[in-house]
Amino acid sequence: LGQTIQERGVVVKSKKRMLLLALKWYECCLQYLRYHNDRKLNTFPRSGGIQFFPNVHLHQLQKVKLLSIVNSSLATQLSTTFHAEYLKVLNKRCVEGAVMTGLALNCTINKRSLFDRKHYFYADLPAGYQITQQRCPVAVNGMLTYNLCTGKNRNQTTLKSVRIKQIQLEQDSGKSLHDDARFQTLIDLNRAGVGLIEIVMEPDMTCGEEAAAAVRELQLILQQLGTCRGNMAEGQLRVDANISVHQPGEPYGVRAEVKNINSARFLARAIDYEIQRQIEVLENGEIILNETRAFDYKSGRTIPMRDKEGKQDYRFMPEPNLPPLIIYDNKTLPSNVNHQQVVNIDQIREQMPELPSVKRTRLVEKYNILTEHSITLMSEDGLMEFFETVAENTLANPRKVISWIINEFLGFLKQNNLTVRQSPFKPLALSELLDLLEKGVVSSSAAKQVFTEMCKKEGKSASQIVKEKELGLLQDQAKLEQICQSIIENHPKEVSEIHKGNWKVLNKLIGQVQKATHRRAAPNLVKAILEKKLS
Ligand SMILES: Nc1ncnc2c1ncn2[C@@H]1O[C@H](COP(=O)(O)OP(=O)(O)OP(=O)(O)O)[C@@H](O)[C@H]1O
Repeated sequence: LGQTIQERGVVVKSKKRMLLLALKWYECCLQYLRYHNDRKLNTFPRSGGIQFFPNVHLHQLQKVKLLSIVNSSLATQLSTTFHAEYLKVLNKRCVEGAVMTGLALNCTINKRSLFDRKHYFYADLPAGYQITQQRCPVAVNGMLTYNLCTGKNRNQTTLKSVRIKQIQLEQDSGKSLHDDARFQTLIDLNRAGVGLIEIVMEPDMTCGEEAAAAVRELQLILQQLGTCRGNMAEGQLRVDANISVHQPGEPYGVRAEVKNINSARFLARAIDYEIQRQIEVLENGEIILNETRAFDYKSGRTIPMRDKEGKQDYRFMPEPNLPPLIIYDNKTLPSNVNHQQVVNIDQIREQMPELPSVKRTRLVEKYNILTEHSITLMSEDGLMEFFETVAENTLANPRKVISWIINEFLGFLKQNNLTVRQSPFKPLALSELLDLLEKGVVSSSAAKQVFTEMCKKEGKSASQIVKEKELGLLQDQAKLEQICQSIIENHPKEVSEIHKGNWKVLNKLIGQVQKATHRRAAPNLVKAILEKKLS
């Protein structure tokens, strides 16, 4: 059986782990046999491209003698681990994480919640069942508020909200890795059995962009709380989107569910595609199936996975190894319990970090910046701290700092595919550069050249670069008079236009002076000299 597991591509880290997995698979097969015995099936099915033990028939599986592959001391170790794995013990950290998430999402925390077993057979679920909270979840009736950027340049923000129906604690399953080239599926069981929080929202959103904005906000909140690292590409945060369409004033239509979307951008695309698809189906006089679909990011389409019409029987039952979960607050905490072993809602509330929305309001008030800029600052890990360090250490106005961060710094990171934390460009270096600009030591275009030089990882300061590359502001009156004079002599057409009263052309001459001085000339001085000479 161990060999079968390896052949099936399960990721195995050690012999002991492999044997443990063998036990899990064995358990899983037995579950399957029990479940399908009455259906008189004698081979394992093919489903969704996954082959469950192809060519292995039931009678062969029943012959597997587990102990023959285990020596006696390993068998003892294994049975201990096996019991630890199978006799579930609730992880206090998971409960604290769920309560903290519930509080951050304005939920009511249920002081008593229950665990259930949900049974289904699938390759990434070795136990054959998942522990979840079907009947009475840990938190209910919350609200997530998020900003939706609208307008042509996405520079207007609208505050929106979506109701949270419930937050439940579950066990994660394994991860299926589909290898299309070899027509096989690999299963990584490393995360199977690990605690997971499922957040169920009410159907309050009307387009892909809203859902993406809500998920981005949720991601920030979870990261801030430390309840999830939130990396969607790595599957740490996954989204199932339920989509339906209906005529105004009519009840909601039949929903299709797009499973396991792993980026906010794909979420928006999947939902908008699905809305369009469902409208077309209905306009053609057909009906929407209650089905599970997958998003194919290459084609930008959703494709059917399986239909949910015949509602699957999950054979829910109360989880026998986990008694009801009792959570306390300061008022209900009995004096005779060990405080280390219980979860206290009030204690968790006190430990909550500043939430993203509070942080944004603080940024807007403290630095007098625009709301949409505060959203940008919070959208990248470490960017807000970067901004605050620059702003606290420069003479430049915070709005100018923001403009440099958005236009220059983020542009540099994007070009080099770097995150804020990986950036070789440190905040104090930008503060120094902005000071030089503020004090009039460099022009704004020269400052951009200095910035480009500083990004080349040479570790040189702004003033060193200004000195070495002679990028300082040219303020020498005599020298500038000379340059302006030669520009006037070389542009007779423009000069005659100005003499006719078209002073707009002056900008062209100013541009020529800047070109001749490699954009170092003090702009006010150049303008004054030219105006004097031409009037
Ligand atoms: N008519 C509808 N149109 C769009 N969304 C809907 C509609 N009805 C329910 N929903 C949404 O569908 C989701 C149902 O999620 P839930 O996990 O409770 O059920 P499920 O998808 O059947 O369960 P699972 O996929 O975990 O087996 C909720 O987010 C709810 O807001």
